Parts: sequence; C-alpha cells; structure tokens
Amino acid sequence: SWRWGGSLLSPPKAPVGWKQACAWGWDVPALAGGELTAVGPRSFTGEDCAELHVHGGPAVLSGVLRALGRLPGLRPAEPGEFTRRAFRRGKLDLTAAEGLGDLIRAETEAQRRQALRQMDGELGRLYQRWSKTLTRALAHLEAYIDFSEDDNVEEEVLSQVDAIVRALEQEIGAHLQDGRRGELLRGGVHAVIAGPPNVGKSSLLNLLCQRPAAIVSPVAGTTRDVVEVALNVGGYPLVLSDTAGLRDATDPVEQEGVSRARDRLQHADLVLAVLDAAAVPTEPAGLGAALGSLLPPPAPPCILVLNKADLLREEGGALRDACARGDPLPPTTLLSCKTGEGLDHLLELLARQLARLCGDPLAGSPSLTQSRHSLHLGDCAAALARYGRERRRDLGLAAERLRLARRHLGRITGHVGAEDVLDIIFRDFCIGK
Ligand SMILES: Nc1nc2c(ncn2[C@@H]2O[C@H](COP(=O)(O)OP(=O)(O)OP(=O)(O)O)[C@@H](O)[C@H]2O)c(=O)[nH]1
Ligand SMILES: [K+]
Ligand SMILES: [Mg+2]
Repeated sequence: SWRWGGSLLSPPKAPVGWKQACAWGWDVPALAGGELTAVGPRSFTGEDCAELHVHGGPAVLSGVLRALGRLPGLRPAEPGEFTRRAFRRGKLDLTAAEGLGDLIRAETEAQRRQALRQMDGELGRLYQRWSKTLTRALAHLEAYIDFSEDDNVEEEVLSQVDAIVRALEQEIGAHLQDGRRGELLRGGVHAVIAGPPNVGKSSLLNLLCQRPAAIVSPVAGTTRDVVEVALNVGGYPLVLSDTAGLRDATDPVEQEGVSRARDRLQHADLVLAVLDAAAVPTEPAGLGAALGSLLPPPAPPCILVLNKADLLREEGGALRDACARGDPLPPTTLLSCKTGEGLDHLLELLARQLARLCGDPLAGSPSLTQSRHSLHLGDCAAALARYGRERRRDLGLAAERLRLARRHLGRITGHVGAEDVLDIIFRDFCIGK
C-alpha cells in the first residue's frame, strides 16, 4: 500500500466514506483498482484522514495525483507537515518528532534503535518528569512564601525544596556529562587516520571502505585533501577521514594539506594513528614515545595501527608481544594493508571503541541526542545553580530561577515557545511524513 503525501486543506469532520468520496468525484477504483480507507480522529495527526491504498506503479500514482490535483482545496503536503500537525495536536512532543526524523535518516542498526527509543517518547518522558519535579518544588516554595507567616507551612518545606532541586541538578549534570554518546551515535563518530607520510594511511582507508576512495602511491606526500567516507562498523556509524602525512613540508600545497590534517585531528572523536611497523621501536615505552610525538596530549581516544606487517622479519615477535601487552599503549594492532593480515583484529578494536563512545542505545536512561537539547539543559542547570545561590538572600528571586529552569525544559519538548525551532526541525523531513 502507498500513502499519498497530500493532505486535505480543510479536513472533513467525519471519516470519509465511499459515498462522500464519490460525491467529491473520486473515481478511485477506476483510477487505481485500489481501495479507499478512512481513518477517524485516532490517526497519526489526530485529524480525520483519507488514505488511498493503491498499486504503486508510477502510472497509477501519477493518475491518482492528477485526479486529486483537480479537486479544489487539495494540495501536496509540505515536508514534515503530517508530523507537524501531529505535534500541534499534542500527539507527540518535539523530542519524539526529532526521533522520527532521525529514524527516517537512520543508516545503521544502533542509530535506528536510538531513534526509535526517542520516537517512542522516552527522552520526552524523562524531561517531562524533570519538569513535573520542578513544578512540585515550585509549588512548595510558593506555598512557603505565601503562607509561612501564618505558620501554616513548616520551615522544613524549604529544605525539602532545596534537596529536590539539588538532586535534579545532579541528575541533569550526569545526563549532560554522558560524553556526547547520543550525539555521536546520531551524527556518526568522526575518526581521523593520521600518521607520518607513506605509512599506508590511504591504503587503510581504501581497505576499510573496500574501494579506491583515496590515491595510493609510493610517493611520500600523496594525500593533501581530506578524503572522507561513511562506514557502518558493527551497527555503529563511522565517518572516516584520510589526511595528509604529518611532517614539516616545504611544498606550499602539502603544507596546506598538513594544516588541514592537524585541524581534523583537533576535532576528531577517535584517531587511527598509523605507523610503519618496520620503522618503530619494538618495546612498549619506545612505541608509546613514537605515538606521543605524533599525537601530543590531550589526544582523543586512539587506536594504534602498525602497518606493513608483511615486511617484518625477526622483530615481528617482539612487536606482537608489545601489542598484546597493551599498557601504556592504547589498543594496538599489527596490520598489513597489502595482505589483509590483522584486519579482523582492527575491526574488532574499532567496533569496541565505537560501542564505548556511543554506548548501548537501549541500555540505561535515554541519551542526549541533539545539541539543541544540551543547550537548553545547560541553561536549565545554570538556573538551578543560581537558585542555590539566591535562595538564602531572596526567596522570590529564587522561585523565579525555578520558573526559568522549567521554561528551559519546556523548550526542549516543545511545551514552551517552540515556534522558532519548528521550521528547522521539520525542514529535513521528507514529503508525506
Ligand atoms: N608492503 C606493504 N606496502 C604497503 C602497505 N600498505 C601500503 N603500502 C604501500 O606503501 C606506499 C604508501 O601507501 P599510501 O597508502 O599512499 O600511504 P599514505 O600514508 O597514505 O601516504 P601519504 O598520503 O603520502 O602520506 C604505497 O606504495 C603502498 O602500496 C602494506 O601493508 N605493506
Ligand atoms: K604515499
Ligand atoms: Mg595518503
């Protein structure tokens, strides 16, 4: 069945029956050999909707669209219009609508699970719960302000409010400190392949994406532009960048390449540091020093790849030991881009790092997925912190902080002033959703 991305400008008040449809001149069976169904107010948008289930061939579709287009008052829907109507009717909150958008765009299994969870309203419910907690605290505080002089409200109400606010502040703080897990899973972990020239960085990119995306040559300084590919590793999204070999270049074009490489490194979520296995010290301390000079601290999480393992002779044993021992090295593996030896181990290390960075989208409380959310949550936490400071000086001002904190939460779910973000959120939706 197929749902037409159009909507009725003035929707009928009752489900559309055959009679009505025929009165409108919809000759649906003749057009499509299909079926007309009518959905009542318990529809996705909450409005009465007519859905045409027709055969999906292009000729049938354009025939139906042409016929519908002749009816006055009918027009094609805007992108995301159905979801927007559902939001306006309170069928879903903004976080759920964002989850739906993410679900449409999800490219990997882990992204799909996270989006589904958000679409089901779990994130929205968490923010709603916080909002209710704040409302309760505020009610107690206001009662105290209004009635404490008549001795109807006990002094300990105040300390209860303080405790609630403190606990909430901590919970929001922990939610904000989740290492951007949800955002990483949503947008992909940005990993950068970095290392000296000619160690096989571009060969590694090509091996991982299984196509010749970057030029490989025996000439040191081949790569200048950043070459980016999107991959799915174990269900996690990875955006992998190949960069110019790091060295003091004399050629101005290569210099620009190196500066772009360093810039990418600064913003990387994960680094695949590549060194030539035949040219590194074989004991862990020396290896660590070689890595340290490549990636001065504070380096992002890293996997050390010792490439060209096929060229190793007797030093291979010592290197293998150093890799296995790990500490003080990051996860390390020997690899040959030429023979493929070590690729499975590298993929395993990669998947493990991605799982650590993104977390399990189904475990624990739902993750923060958008910078829009963290912005408002940060403002909310700041308002709660000011409550703590102002509470002893001016109760009225402190209460105002709680109101402000609640407003920030409401902006995330769309319960407060969402107009300005609606266009941005629904802009990327597809037509018919
Ligand atoms: N024997 C052997 N040669 C390799 C291996 N990986 C890459 N090479 C060769 O090493 C040379 C350099 O490879 P590239 O992938 O261009 O290296 P790069 O690090 O991207 O080089 P730049 O972009 O110049 O910094 C090429 O001749 C590759 O064929 C390997 O595992 N074993
Ligand atoms: K090269
Ligand atoms: Mg290269």
